[in-house]
This record gives sequence, structure tokens and C-alpha cells, in this order.
Amino acid sequence: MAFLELKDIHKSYYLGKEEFPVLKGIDLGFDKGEFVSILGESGGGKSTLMNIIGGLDRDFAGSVAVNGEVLDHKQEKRLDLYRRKTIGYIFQSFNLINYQTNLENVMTSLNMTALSGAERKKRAVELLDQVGLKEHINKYPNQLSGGQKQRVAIARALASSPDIIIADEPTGALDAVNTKDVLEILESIAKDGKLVIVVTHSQEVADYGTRILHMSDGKIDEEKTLKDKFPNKEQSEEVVSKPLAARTIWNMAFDHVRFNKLRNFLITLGSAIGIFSVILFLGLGNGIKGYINDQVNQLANPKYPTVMKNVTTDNKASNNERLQETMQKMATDYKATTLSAKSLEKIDKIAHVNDVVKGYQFNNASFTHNKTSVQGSQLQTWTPAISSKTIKAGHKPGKNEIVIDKTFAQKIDSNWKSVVGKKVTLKYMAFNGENMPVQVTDTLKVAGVAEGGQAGAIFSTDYQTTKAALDKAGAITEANMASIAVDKAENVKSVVKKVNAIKIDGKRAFVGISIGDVLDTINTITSLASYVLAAIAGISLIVSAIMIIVTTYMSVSERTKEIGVLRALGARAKDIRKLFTSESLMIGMISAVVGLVAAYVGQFLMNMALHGLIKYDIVQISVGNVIFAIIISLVIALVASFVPSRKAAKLNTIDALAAD
Ligand SMILES: Nc1ncnc2c1ncn2[C@@H]1O[C@H](COP(=O)(O)OP(=O)(O)OP(=O)(O)O)[C@@H](O)[C@H]1O
Repeated sequence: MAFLELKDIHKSYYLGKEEFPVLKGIDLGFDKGEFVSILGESGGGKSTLMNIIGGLDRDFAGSVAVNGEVLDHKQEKRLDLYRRKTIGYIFQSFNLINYQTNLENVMTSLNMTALSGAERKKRAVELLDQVGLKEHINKYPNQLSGGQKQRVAIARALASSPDIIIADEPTGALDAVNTKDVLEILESIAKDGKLVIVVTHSQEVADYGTRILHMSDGKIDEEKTLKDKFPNKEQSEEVVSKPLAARTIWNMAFDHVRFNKLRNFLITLGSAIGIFSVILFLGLGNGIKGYINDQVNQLANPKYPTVMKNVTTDNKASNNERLQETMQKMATDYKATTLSAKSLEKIDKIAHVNDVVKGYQFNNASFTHNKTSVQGSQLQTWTPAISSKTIKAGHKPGKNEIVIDKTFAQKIDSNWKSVVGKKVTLKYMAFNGENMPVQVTDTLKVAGVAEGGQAGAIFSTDYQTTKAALDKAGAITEANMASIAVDKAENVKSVVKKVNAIKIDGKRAFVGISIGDVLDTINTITSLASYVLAAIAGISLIVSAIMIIVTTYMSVSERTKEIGVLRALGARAKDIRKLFTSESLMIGMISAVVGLVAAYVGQFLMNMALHGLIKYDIVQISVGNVIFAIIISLVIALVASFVPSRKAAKLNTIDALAAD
């Protein structure tokens, strides 16, 4: 029984329904130690036969048996293993991978073995040494002569120590000297106990071997033994074969990304700009939200919602509308806007309410200091709802004290801080039991100067002081507003809801409003704006996805031959798919990293530039934003490479090898 046996091989090509028989019944046997040349006229079917022997062509009739075992050509996995382990290919046009060094080219085949990294390298160097290329291991294929290239290809074919070496016109592109060198190497391989099958047009090459087969019209029409086969040698090196490891595929992808530096740099740059702008806008959204919250919280304590009497019967009115109506009512029917102690008890009973702090609010207050008079503003008693951060000089008001706004303090003295401690006469209008206006006058000491707008810091006085003054003037002393002390900020919303739902005599009694409501609205608007901006920036990510698709397609068509070579060396279809997916993922990852670094630099620069103006980090990129950016960029890369990498994996190996 021969080592390699072909039985009754038939193969036809079809053009439409028309059959073109190429191999018409081939029965052959080959043994180890043979150097067999297949001669024959062009188009006689030599390459077709080699593809069948080499496990590249599965679509034929007949059987191929190695060592007595018939190959099942239906099992792709089995054929991958066969190519990896048993077959070594040498092509006329060398088919070296141009972005790999000569050493790496040989290593690519060795990467499909179970040898360790160091062993692979050692073996690759030895093999290149054997073919006389020791000094050229770190060169790239295009830095070698044709003969040298073919020797690299031979070293690669021998890498996994296959039993069969198939060479299709190995000397077709070489001059006489190189032809001789290559033939000597092939002979030495046969001497080593391997089976060498060479397809050739050259009688000179054929005469070099141990046996010549002549093919004509799809059949072997002549067979000639030139000399005895070389004695069978015990194979010293048994190299165990293994599929390409994910890490090796990743390294190959990296080599190719590096090889195509400029193109990949531009794509990475494009994608990175997209990621950069999306992240920066999201970060800006966070920052603006944070800034507004910070500003508002500096004026008011969010744990203290404010409550006033509800005077509206319109159930559909918003809290703000109710509040406005209560304010207006104060001028016409003050009595209707006061909060009885009894009604406030209802609020006190709500869960999470620690205290209800009574207060007053009057419009059109004025005060005088010496001859300076300040007109027309709101008077509000100090409540814990007002943030003490608003006080820029002095302290919050105690008994017979007042806090005035900075703008008012400046009217009294340009050195506004010096106003603290001075006495002012405060005047405002309140109402008596008959709803008649009553003038209230009080002399108070300025305890502090506040800055921060309307949040009640203007004319803030102490509650007891105001109450005493009202009493003295004969005005109603019942509070007309209150601050609710809620235990935790997260309970404020539910407390305000409950306050607004309280009914007395069948009517809603209160209008409660928290600074949180205002913030919620602002936050929603800010988030929306930042998402819209990020989405606009996101359009560039679509562009980057298209760029990745185009590059992967280009990469696949440029590397069709390489795909064929890898498959011939035994790489599986899924290895090819992974190779291209890895390349896209790599570009996606690099883009994400570059985009993120740029976004952080942008954040730093923007925050630095605006710090003088707002003393707040206006761009705040969160961990969530970073994770989002990485995920989105990897997803884009994966989706973009999906179709091209599948196309690459599905390529027919024979067609791929024939690609220009
Ligand atoms: N994919 C294909 N589709 C259709 N016909 C094909 C295909 N590949 C090869 N053929 C035909 O099959 C025949 C044998 O081709 P093959 O390449 O095996 O010949 P060959 O003996 O190797 O020729 P050469 O010495 O010129 O390389 C030729 O007539 C060729 O046109």
C-alpha cells in the first residue's frame, strides 16, 4: 500500500450546465522518499490534481488516502488539519506575506503547531539557515531576490514538518542558478524521507526527480521511474499541529495595522474625533448640570421646601401658578393667605418632616440709614432654606438683626463690608385683622451682607423680631409662609407631593415648592441639550463606521492571496474571520483610547480656560461616559467588520490563491 493513494479521481468544471471534464479517472500511488514530477501540456489538469491532493479542492469524485486512511473531504475541520499537518505548499509566485519579515513568514506556519514560542523561533531560524538565508531573517520578502523568496517559501512549507511537499511550478519564476539551488533543496527534502510532488513544464526539472508522471487529457498517459526512491528515514521531528491561537491572530492583525500605518492612522483619527466630541459634549452636559446645581444650592438648601397657602380653586394650575396667585392675593386679601398653626401641624405629621419653620414674606419693604434710603424690595424672614453661603460678610440675623443684599449695602457705603454692625430703619406694609394696611417700622442692626439674588437674602430678618414688630403695629402675626425641614434630600419630592395633597375643608390647603423641582427642570433641559449635542457628534461615529467597513473591505481584497496562503497552511475559515475582526477591533480600541485621551485633554484645557470666569469645572467626564465611549467604539468596529470579515472567511482558497 502506497503512502499516498489516489483512486479513480474525476473532476469536472461546469459553465452553466455544460460540463468540462478535467480529470478523467486518475489512479496513483506515492511513497515517502519519492521526488515525483508531473509533466504535461498546459491545461491538462496538473494544478487541479495538486489542489485535490493538497486538500484545497473538495468537489471531486474518487478518493485520496494517506497512510491507509481515506480523507473525508466533506469534513472541513479534518481538511484544515490535513493541510496544517501533512501538506507543505510551495507556489510558483512564492506567496509570501509582504508585511511579515522572512522569519515571521516561517513563523506563521509554525504558529499552527504546539511548539512553544521560543521553540518556534528556534526552528524558524534553523529552517532559514538550512535554505541558506540566515543573514536575511529580519528582511521583508520584497528585499529578497526571486530565488531567495522561494527558499523562504520552502522553509515555510517545511515548518510544520509535513510528510508531503507539493510544489506547483516552484522554479517557474527562477533563473538557471536559482532553479538548481531549489531543486537541490527539494531533493534533500525527499532524501529526508518526505514525499515531494512537483508540477512542472520543464523536462530539466522533471529529470531531477525519482519518477516522472505525464498527464494528458485528464489522464496519466506515461509514467517513468528515473531512480529508486530515497530510503525511508525515521522522522526525527514530530511536530504536533494546532489551530492558530487567538493571540497569534491578534498579533498578525497588529502587524498589519502597523504595516498600513498611514491609512490606519487616518481612520483612527477620524473615529477618535467622533469619540472625542461625543465624550466632551457628555462631559460638558455633566459639568453644566453640576454648575447649575451648585449655584442653586449655594442660594438655597434643597432639604427645605417652602410652603404657602393655596388660594386657587383651579385644580389644573401648576405649583408655580398657585404660588403667583398667593403672592397676588397677599396685596388684596392678606388674611386669606396666612397659615394657621393648626394647619401647619398637618405638615409636621408627614413622615420624614423634622420641623416646620414659620416665616413671613412682605413686598415693598424699604429701609433707611442716616439719609440714605433703599426702596422697594421683598422682605423675607431668615429660614434654614436660605443657604448661609449667601452671606458674604457678617452672619445670619439674630434678634433685632437684619441681613441686607450687597447691592443695598453698596448704596450705603462703597465699602459694603463696613455696613455690618450699622443700624437701619426698616419699613414695610402689613395688614390687620380687617385686611387694612398697617405700616410696620423697626430699627435693626445689620448682621450680615448677602449676595445671590432673590433667594430671600434681601432684608432677611429674624422671625421672632418680625413677629414682635407686627404685633406692635397691630398687624396679623400669623405666618404667611413656612419652610419644611425634611430629614433627607431624597425625601423632599415625596414630602412636597404630600403637602400639596393635603386638603382642609375639601380644598387643597398648601402650595409647596422645592428648589429640587426647579433643578429637575433645569437638569432635564441640560441633559437633553447635552444628549442632542452628543448625538450630533455621534453622526461622525457613523462616518467612522463606514470608514472601517471600507478599509476592512479594502484590506480583504488586497489580502485575498494572503487569505489563500493562510488557508493552504491550514488556517480555519473562522481564523480568517477573526483576523479581520481583530483588525477592526484594534482600530476601534485605538480610536477609543485616542478619543478619550483627547477628551481628557480638552476637559483640562476648557476647565482651565473657564476657571477664572466661573470657578467651577464645567467639563466633567464621568466613568460612565468613558465606559460608554469604549463600548460604542468597539460595537461600531464589530458591526462594521461583520460583513467584510465573513466575506474573507468564505473565500474559496483556490480562487484566493489565484488572485492577482
Ligand atoms: N475554476 C475553474 N473553472 C473552470 N475551469 C477551470 C477552472 N480552473 C481550471 N479550469 C480549467 O481546467 C483545466 C485544467 O486546468 P489546470 O490549471 O489544472 O491545468 P494545468 O495542467 O495546471 O495547466 P498549466 O500547466 O497551464 O498550469 C483548464 O482547461 C482550465 O481552463
